[in-house]
Amino acid sequence: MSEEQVFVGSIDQGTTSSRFLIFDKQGEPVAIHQEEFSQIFPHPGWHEHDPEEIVSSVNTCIDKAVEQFQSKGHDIKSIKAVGVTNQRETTVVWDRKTGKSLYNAIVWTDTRTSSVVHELKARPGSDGLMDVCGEPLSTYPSVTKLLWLLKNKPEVKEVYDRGDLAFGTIDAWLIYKLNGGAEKNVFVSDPTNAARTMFMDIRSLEYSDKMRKFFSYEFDLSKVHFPKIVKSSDKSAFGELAAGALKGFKITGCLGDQSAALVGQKGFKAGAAKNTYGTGCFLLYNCGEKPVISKNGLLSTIAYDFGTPVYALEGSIAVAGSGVKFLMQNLNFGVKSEHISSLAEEVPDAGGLVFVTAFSGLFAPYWIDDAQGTMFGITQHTQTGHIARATLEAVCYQTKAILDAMAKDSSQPLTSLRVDGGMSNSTLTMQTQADVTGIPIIRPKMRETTALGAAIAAGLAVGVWNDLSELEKVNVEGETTFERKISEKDAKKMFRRWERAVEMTKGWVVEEEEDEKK
Ligand SMILES: Nc1ncnc2c1ncn2[C@@H]1O[C@H](COP(=O)(O)OP(=O)(O)O)[C@@H](O)[C@H]1O
Ligand SMILES: O=P(O)(O)OC[C@H](O)CO
Repeated sequence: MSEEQVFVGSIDQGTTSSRFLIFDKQGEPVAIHQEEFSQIFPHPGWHEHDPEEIVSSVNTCIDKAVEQFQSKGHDIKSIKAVGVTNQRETTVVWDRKTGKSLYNAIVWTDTRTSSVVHELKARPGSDGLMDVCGEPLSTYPSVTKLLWLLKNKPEVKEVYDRGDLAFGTIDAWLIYKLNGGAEKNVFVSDPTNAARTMFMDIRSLEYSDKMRKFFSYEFDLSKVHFPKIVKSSDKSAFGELAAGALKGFKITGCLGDQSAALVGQKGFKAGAAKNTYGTGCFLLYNCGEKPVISKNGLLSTIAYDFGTPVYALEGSIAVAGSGVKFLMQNLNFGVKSEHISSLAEEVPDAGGLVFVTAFSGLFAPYWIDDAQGTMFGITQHTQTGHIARATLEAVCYQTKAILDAMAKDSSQPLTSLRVDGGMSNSTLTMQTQADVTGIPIIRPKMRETTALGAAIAAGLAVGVWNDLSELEKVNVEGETTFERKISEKDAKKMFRRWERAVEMTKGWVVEEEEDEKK
């Protein structure tokens, strides 16, 4: 008799869209539905999402994908579990009495808190934070977003005053709402997400008193309710879906999206790495069971916790696909992402143009929060193709800078890099990545690796796979490898030009602010 076919569902809540996928045991998606949702940019540097719209987009994805699944003749009873993966750092606050959000979610890319960051950096003790939580102080983690909400939104302050303020990243918010909200009050987060708030001690995987105290200079943060930190794969901690086509189905896995992609690429051995080109771009390097605190501008984070925590070094780039979207939506360069890649292919190179896409300052390994997007080398020769090409190249140069930093921190240069995410569809970008770094770039055929990672976390909890060794045959077919096609000398020249441009972006925002004071 043939083995019963089993499936795992996966919610992938990204920065620009939500998806629900249903995977078979070999890691093949058999049903998928994706919904884009509103990107709200109320002021320069501000970026928000409507938390209720995020939840409804996820619910629609689940219902539509299940419809597809059933129309292919499958029975929903063969879905054994559901996993969740999500954009990290994006911050939601809600009233735990009503279960209603109190303000839009402040997205990870948002830079409204840059002045708070400057103040915090000047406070005694700020230099010891990274050793506890693994991250440098910047606008990127959730903490300053929470402080901003408490200070600037009276409706948030009022709920805080009465002791009912709940704070969470998107995983915590989604799981809470999918479980039915205030009534069930399933309020949890996993270490890969909690690590991104700056409140978690990356060694104990618990909230750190030292961190909470440091940030409690104006508001007593012990009065705010934080989600309980639980393992990334767990049979009961994440509750179950309260409504919709999968009502009563258990959520048994949860991973921040970049950790999920590492799991989906099966980066389980120390030394394995992946780079995900989505809205931003994030390189994670598995460092094994001990954290490595970077001395070269990288983050120390949690790769996954399936019983024993595994750590990663991370290089975070704020702008990747969002640069492509910027060209389409703000500059009318095309209506589809692939048009940008085709436009870039019309020219043989960027024609001397360098675009430092510092829309959120520059993240790893530079951490320049007073930079803004800047183009260098514009001449009468510059065409739209050059701008498109320079936009794609920017993420490749930043990846090269991250790889250099990683080699210093781990004293082991990477010999190849696995890639995924929407922008990895651009063959030109992947070839440029190989050209700039000089290492083979390996792109799998099935690139929904983030969603697959969450499915793996969920499936491991309920015995769809019993251990990591059973995943060997999952998603192995049809890889493409990109090798360097230009000379090392040319690659070095291109990268030096980029580094010169980065140097020149420093201080732009501060100079503007000082100018206003005059
Ligand atoms: N062929 C392509 N060339 C360049 N960029 C692309 C291509 N296809 C998708 N993208 C970009 O990838 C991003 C979406 O990737 P995705 O992994 O879905 O991101 P997220 O999870 O952050 O929402 C978008 O910004 C889109 O513009
Ligand atoms: O939406 P992505 O895929 O760019 O990922 C967002 C990250 O989790 C932010 O840290």
